[in-house]
Amino acid sequence: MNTQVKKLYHIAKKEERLILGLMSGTSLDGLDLALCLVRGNGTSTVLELVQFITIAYSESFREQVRQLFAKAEISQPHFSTMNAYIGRFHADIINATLQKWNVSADDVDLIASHGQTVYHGPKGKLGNEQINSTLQIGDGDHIAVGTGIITISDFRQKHIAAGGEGAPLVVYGDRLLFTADNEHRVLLNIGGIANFTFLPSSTSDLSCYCSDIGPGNTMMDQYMQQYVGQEMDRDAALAKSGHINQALLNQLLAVPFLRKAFPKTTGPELFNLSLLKSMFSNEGLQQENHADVMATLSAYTVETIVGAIQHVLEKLSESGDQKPITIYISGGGLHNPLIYSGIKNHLSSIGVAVKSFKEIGFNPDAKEAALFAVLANETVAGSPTAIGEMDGAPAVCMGKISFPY
Ligand SMILES: Nc1ncnc2c1ncn2[C@@H]1O[C@H](COP(=O)(O)OP(=O)(O)OP(=O)(O)O)[C@@H](O)[C@H]1O
Ligand SMILES: CC(=O)N[C@H]1[C@@H]2OC[C@@H](O2)[C@@H](O)[C@@H]1O[C@H](C)C(=O)O
Repeated sequence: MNTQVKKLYHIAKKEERLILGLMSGTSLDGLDLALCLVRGNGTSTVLELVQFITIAYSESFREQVRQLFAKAEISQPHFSTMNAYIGRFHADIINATLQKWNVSADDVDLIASHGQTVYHGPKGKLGNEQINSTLQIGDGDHIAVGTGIITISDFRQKHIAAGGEGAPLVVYGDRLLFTADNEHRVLLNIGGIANFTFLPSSTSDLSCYCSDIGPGNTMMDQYMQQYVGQEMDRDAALAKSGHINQALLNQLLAVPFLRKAFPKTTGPELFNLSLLKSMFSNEGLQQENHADVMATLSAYTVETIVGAIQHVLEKLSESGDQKPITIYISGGGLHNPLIYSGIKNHLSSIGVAVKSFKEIGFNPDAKEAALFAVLANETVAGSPTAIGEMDGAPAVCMGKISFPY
C-alpha cells in the first residue's frame, strides 16, 4: 500500500484529529488559519479551536488577485501562475505560523484549504445549457508539498457536481457544531457577501437551510478603495457622517437577484462598483458626496439582511413553532457599528434577539476557517448520510486529497 494512503487510513481511524482550516475570503483581507482539534464526526462532532490568526495580505498581493477576481476577461498566463503561486504562498504562511505557534507539522493531521475564489458562476450558461460553476485557486498539491502535510482542498466542485451551486457550504459546519436544544438560531455571516443558516433547535422537525443574501462589505470596500483611497470604512466613520440617498437605495434594492427565492448564491460578480455606476450618468458617481454614498451602501446591506431575516421569521411563524429564535452575527460586518446597530435596531423592534456570534462561545472571525476543518474531517471520517437531510444542500463528502510525497 502507498505509505500516504496508509497514513490517511490511520488518520481516518483516530479518535481526534488536529486539522488546520484555511479561509481566504472575498474581501481579500488576508488568510485565516484555524487550528482545530476535531473529535468524532457527523452530529457527534466536537471541535476545539486551539489557535487562530489572520495573516493580512499585502496590497501588492491583493492587486495580483484583483486582476483575476470576478473578471469576465483575464490573462491566462497570470491566472495559471497565480494558481501555483497562491498554493506556495499559503504553504509559506502555514510553515511560519506553525513555527510561531510552536506546533510541529508532524503533529498536524490535515490541512483543509478553501483557496481563493476568483469566479463564482451560479446558473451560468453554455449555449442553452445551464452549467453552475465556481473556481477557487491556490493548488492543494503545492500546499501539501510545501508543508509536508496531507491537504484537502477545492471543496466546492463536488457540491456543484451533486446538483448545488458550490455555496454556501457553511451550513454543514453550522449544523454539526452550533445546533441548540432550547432555541432556533439564525447564524448570519457578514463577509464580502452576506449569508445565513437557519438552524432549527435539535428537538424540532423543521429543516435547516442556508443561503447567500446579497452584499455584505464588498461594495463598501470597493467604493472606499476606488474613491476614498482607504481599504475600508473603519468603524463606519465616513458612512456615519452621511445621509441615505433614498432614490439610490431604492434602485439598489430593485436588483432582481434580491427577489429570487432562497436558497441562492451570489458574489462580487454581481454586487460591485459597476452595479453602482450603472445607476448614475457618466461621471455622476465621481461628483457624489462620499459620505452619502457610503451611508446608502451601508443601509443597502442592512435592509437586504433584515429582509432575509424577516423571510425566515415569516416561514417560522407559518410553521406554528413557538420556540424562541436568536440571530448570531459573525464576519467582518460585525465590527462595523452602523451595520450591527442597524440590524439590531430593526429586529429588536419586532422582538427578535440579535447577538454577536461570540456569545455562542466561539471566535466569530474563526468560524469560516473552522468550517473547512469540519468538512475535511467529514471527508476522511464522516459519512455522507450524516448531513443529508438539509434542504438545498447535497449530501456529499467534499474536497480533493493531495499527498505531500
Ligand atoms: N472595524 C471595522 N469597521 C468596518 N468594517 C470592518 C471592520 N472590520 C472589518 N470590517 C469589514 O469586514 C471585511 C472583512 O470581512 P470578512 O473577513 O468576514 O470577509 P471575507 O471572509 O473575506 O468574506 P466572505 O465570507 O464573503 O468570503 C473588511 O473588508 C471590512 O469591510
Ligand atoms: C463562492 C464563494 O467563495 N462563496 C463564498 C462567499 O463568501 C460568503 C458567501 O459568498 C458564501 O457563499 C461563500 O463562503 C462561505 C464560507 C460558504 O460557502 O458558506
